[in-house]
Amino acid sequence: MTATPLYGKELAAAIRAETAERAAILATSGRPPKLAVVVATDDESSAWYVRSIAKAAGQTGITCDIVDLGPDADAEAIVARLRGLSADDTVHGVLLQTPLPGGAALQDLASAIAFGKDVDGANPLSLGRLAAGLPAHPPATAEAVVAILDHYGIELAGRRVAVVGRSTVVGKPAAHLLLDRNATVTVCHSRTTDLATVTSTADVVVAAVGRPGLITADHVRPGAVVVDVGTNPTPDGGLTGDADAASLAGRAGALTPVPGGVGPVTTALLLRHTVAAATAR
Ligand SMILES: Nc1nc(=O)c2c([nH]1)NC[C@@H]1CN(c3ccc(C(=O)N[C@@H](CCC(=O)O)C(=O)O)cc3)C=[N+]21
Repeated sequence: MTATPLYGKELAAAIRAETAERAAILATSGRPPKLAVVVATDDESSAWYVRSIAKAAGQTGITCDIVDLGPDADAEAIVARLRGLSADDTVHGVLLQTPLPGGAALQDLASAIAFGKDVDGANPLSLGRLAAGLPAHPPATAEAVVAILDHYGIELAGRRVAVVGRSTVVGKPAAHLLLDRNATVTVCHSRTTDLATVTSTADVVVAAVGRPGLITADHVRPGAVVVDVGTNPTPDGGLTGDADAASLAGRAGALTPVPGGVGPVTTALLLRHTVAAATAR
């Protein structure tokens, strides 16, 4: 078996094109959409995302303000800035990049992002509403997992999905979105005993841990679909996923590549959320 690559570029381009049309309409009516990205880290993975957002925003007619507070910013300063952006009428979306300084968790600070501007679903209110089946912006990365599976016509209802990773930005919200699609969802994490036994029962494995090459042929049943959410920087300045693509090639049925898989879709969905937030205002 040769795993089919599930590319995200085509889907991302379609989302950006639709988003650009809506952004142009907003701009004509004097409300050009604006996204503020708050950065308080020198993490390479975050830098990839910020570059990706800035580039895609430029292609889509969305203004993107990068608010870099530096890796030594304290929690009070970050919260104050989030409140300021939440109160700024010219800003429609606010994203706080992880990781955060001093080991702060995203959910500790993200309550300071106004719910209506929470385009990456970081405010605990957004995650709670998502879990309760109420309208909220899901984290773009979690939504991208489902969007890329839909794009390739991969059925979710009634199928077994193993989500590896339980972060607030990806694992938990992805589990809720997959449940909403009637998948049978198992969430695995660092304390899961015998990970491979659990993931081998799944039709779809979502890898969202942040450990390069963690998921190998030993972790999946023949023909399984692997969605690789990992964005791990490599020493040569590139990006690699949580899946061992070479190992999986002869066993998985399909695999999202890194780069070129979930990443571009994530960025496009974040911009779609920003335009939706600007429209709703
Ligand atoms: N609050 C928060 N939410 C996040 O979603 C979040 C975060 N913090 N911190 C950092 C990580 C990292 N991350 C990436 C998303 C897309 C690409 C991406 O678009 N990658 C392209 C490569 C870059 C390009 O080609 O332009 C690709 O995979 O093809 C990379 C990294 C989101 N993260």
